[in-house]
Amino acid sequence: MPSSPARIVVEDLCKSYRVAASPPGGRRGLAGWLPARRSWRTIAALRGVAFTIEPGTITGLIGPNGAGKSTLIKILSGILRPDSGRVTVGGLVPWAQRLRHVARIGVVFGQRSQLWWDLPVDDGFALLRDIYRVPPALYRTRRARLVETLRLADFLDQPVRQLSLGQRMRAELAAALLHAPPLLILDEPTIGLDAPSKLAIRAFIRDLNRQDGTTILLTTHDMHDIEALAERVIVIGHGRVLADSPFETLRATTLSGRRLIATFDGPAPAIALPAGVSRLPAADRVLALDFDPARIGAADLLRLLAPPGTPAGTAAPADVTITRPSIEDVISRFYERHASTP
Ligand SMILES: Nc1ncnc2c1ncn2[C@@H]1O[C@H](COP(=O)(O)OP(=O)(O)OP(=O)(O)O)[C@@H](O)[C@H]1O
Repeated sequence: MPSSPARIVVEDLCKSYRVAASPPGGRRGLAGWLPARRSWRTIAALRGVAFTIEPGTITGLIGPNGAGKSTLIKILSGILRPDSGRVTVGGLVPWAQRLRHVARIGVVFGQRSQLWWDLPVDDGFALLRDIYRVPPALYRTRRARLVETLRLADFLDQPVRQLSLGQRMRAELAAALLHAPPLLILDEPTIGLDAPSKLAIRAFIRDLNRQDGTTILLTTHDMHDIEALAERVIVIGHGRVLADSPFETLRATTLSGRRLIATFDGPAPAIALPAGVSRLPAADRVLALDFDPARIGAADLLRLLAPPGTPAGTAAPADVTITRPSIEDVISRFYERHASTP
């Protein structure tokens, strides 16, 4: 049975780089006259990575700097060949069946342009139409829709080098989607963008997934991208898959606590702390508590602060907020926990 064009299967994937190592004491031997024998060392960028991505999903690929994400993206895009392991995208092996593969994927690298720097945006689109052999009718409707949804009309005739970063990213997304690929791979698509531009790009990606069923694989260091888009996160660290689950599962196993901040009109009361609750330093009128919701519910904790019958305006808190750790806190804690994983 033919595989769906956007189904990604990765098994036991390994990739190392061989890099020159400087000899101790500098680059030259024998009193500095003869070149020293070059020595090499190996960097294991991917060490047995495995996962499957189903069509129509949005998956976030995250991990600290140097974890191996770009290496993985390059292999999935067909740019790089692994040392061992198996990868198929829609049944094709990206690096071995590259021409057929690239016709079915769109790739956007936030730090690199696939458009021609000196050409007007629309001329770049026309070149991509010819490269991908997009049928004229499909190109016309596709281009018109992308120009509208990504708001490109005002700068279609401007050379790419004159565009602002936000305009360029919108043009890059359109360029990657002109041939209507079922899979879109995004490498840091919101890097360097201002807040409204980030929101617009996220909304576009979400609509593309919902309306066209486009499968999306996204790497990012911006955890708001993950929060807004990814139903599943794959965390890479030291070239391995450290976690592969919905973000909420990662939260529950990493940093499940809640924080309660109660502000009083007078000095905060001294309460006996039940199990699962710890008090944080705070101003006189503020009671700041970290609590484990698996051990004590928020409602029970609130009852402790203002037992039934407490007259308003006396010991009852004037204001209460309960927050969860931010997604950045959760991910930072997860990275810390795995920082020394070999
Ligand atoms: N062309 C290369 N030659 C040698 N080593 C490389 C090369 N590309 C990547 N590496 C090394 O492989 C490891 C993984 O790098 P990679 O760029 O895949 O990580 P990353 O997760 O994308 O990092 P970042 O978030 O910083 O972009 C790193 O140790 C990096 O130094």
